[in-house]
Amino acid sequence: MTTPPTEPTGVTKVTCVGAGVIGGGWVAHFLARGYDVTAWDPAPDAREKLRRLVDAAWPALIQLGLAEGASRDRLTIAGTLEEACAEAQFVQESAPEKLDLKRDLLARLDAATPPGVVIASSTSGYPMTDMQTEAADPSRLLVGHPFNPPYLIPLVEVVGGERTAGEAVEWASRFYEVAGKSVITMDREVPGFIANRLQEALWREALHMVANGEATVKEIDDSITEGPGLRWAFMGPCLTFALAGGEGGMGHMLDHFGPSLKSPWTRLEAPELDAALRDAMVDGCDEAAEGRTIADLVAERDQGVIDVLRATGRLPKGGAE
Ligand SMILES: NC(=O)C1=CN([C@@H]2O[C@H](COP(=O)(O)OP(=O)(O)OC[C@H]3O[C@@H](n4cnc5c(N)ncnc54)[C@H](O)[C@@H]3O)[C@@H](O)[C@H]2O)C=CC1
Ligand SMILES: C[N+](C)(C)CC(=O)CC(=O)[O-]
Repeated sequence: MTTPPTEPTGVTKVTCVGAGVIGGGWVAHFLARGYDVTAWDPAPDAREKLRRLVDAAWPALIQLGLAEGASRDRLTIAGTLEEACAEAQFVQESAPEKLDLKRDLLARLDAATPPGVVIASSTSGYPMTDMQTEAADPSRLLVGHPFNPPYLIPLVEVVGGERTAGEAVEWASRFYEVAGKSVITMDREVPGFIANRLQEALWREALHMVANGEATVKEIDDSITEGPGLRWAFMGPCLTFALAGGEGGMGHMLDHFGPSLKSPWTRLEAPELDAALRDAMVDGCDEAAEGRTIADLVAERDQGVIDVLRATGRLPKGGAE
C-alpha cells in the first residue's frame, strides 16, 4: 500500500460517487463539516436530486452547527468519474447494492484516484474481500458503512477485506472521527457487520409478524418507539438487559430469563418476500404515515434525531481544518 498522501486531519477535498439517498447524505455531511465535496452520479437527473437532498438536509445541519467555512457552494458536481476522483483526498462510494457493479466501480475508482488515497464503500453488507477482486490496488479499499441519514446518525462501521492494508483501515477510522463520525473499527469481516446484523434480526421478525397477520405495521413501529427504542438511543441492548436483572444485574437476568431463549419466539429464517407481503408492508406504511409525505417524514425524522442527539449530549464535532 502506498502511504496515504494526506494526514486524516489535513483532508480538505472529499469525493462522493453515487449520489442517491446515502451518497447525497454523505455529501450533505461533508459539506456541513467544512470540506470541498465533489460528487459524481451517472443518472441524468442526479444533479437536481442531489441539490434537493442537500437543501432538505441543510436546516437540520444548521441547527446542529456548521463547521467554520461550511457552505453548500463548496459542492462541485463532476461530469465524469475520472474528473471527480482526480484531486480526491478521500473517496466514498455509494452506488447501488449490486456485487458486480461494486466490483467494476471500485476498480474504476482505484484507477482514477491518486495513489494511496483511501476509497471506502457504503455497502450495507458485502464483504470487501468480495468487492476488491478487480482492483489493481485492493490495499486501499475498505468498507465505511453509514446509517441513514449519514449527516445525522453518527455511526460508521469500518472494516477491511483480506487484501486491505491495516494502514488504510487506521487512516479511514481516524479520518471519519476527524469528520465528526462515531467509528467502530472491526478487526474481521462479519456478515452484516455489527449493527445491520442486529437490525436484520428485528426486521426479519417484523416481516414474519406482518406476513402472518400477527401485528400491523403500526403496532410494530409503536412497539419500538414507545418501548425499547427509547432506551436504545442512549443505552444498548446489553446494558439495558443487565438492568432487567435488578440488583443482580446481567448474572441474574441470564439465570432468570436465559432459559426462555430456547422458547420458539423467533423464526431465524427470513420470510419469503412475496407480492402479498410486499403489499402488506407498503399499505401498512402508507396507513402509518397518516397522510405525511416522504419529505414530511424526512423532516420529522431529522428533527427527532437532532432532539435525541441534543438531549443525550452528542452533538457532532470535528470538520476540515
Ligand atoms: N438506503 C440506506 O438506508 C442505506 C444504504 N447503504 C448503502 O449505500 C449504497 C447506496 O444505497 P442508496 O443510496 O440507498 O441507493 P440509491 O438507489 O438511493 O442511490 C444509488 C445511486 O447510485 C447511482 N448509480 C447507479 N449506477 C452507478 C454507478 N455505476 N456508479 C456510481 N453511481 C451509480 C444511482 O444513479 C443512484 O443515484 C448501497 O451500497 C447501500 O447498501 C448503506 C446504509 C444505509
Ligand atoms: C436498509 N439497510 C440495510 C440498507 C439499512 C442500513 O444499511 C443501515 C441503516 O441506515 O439502518
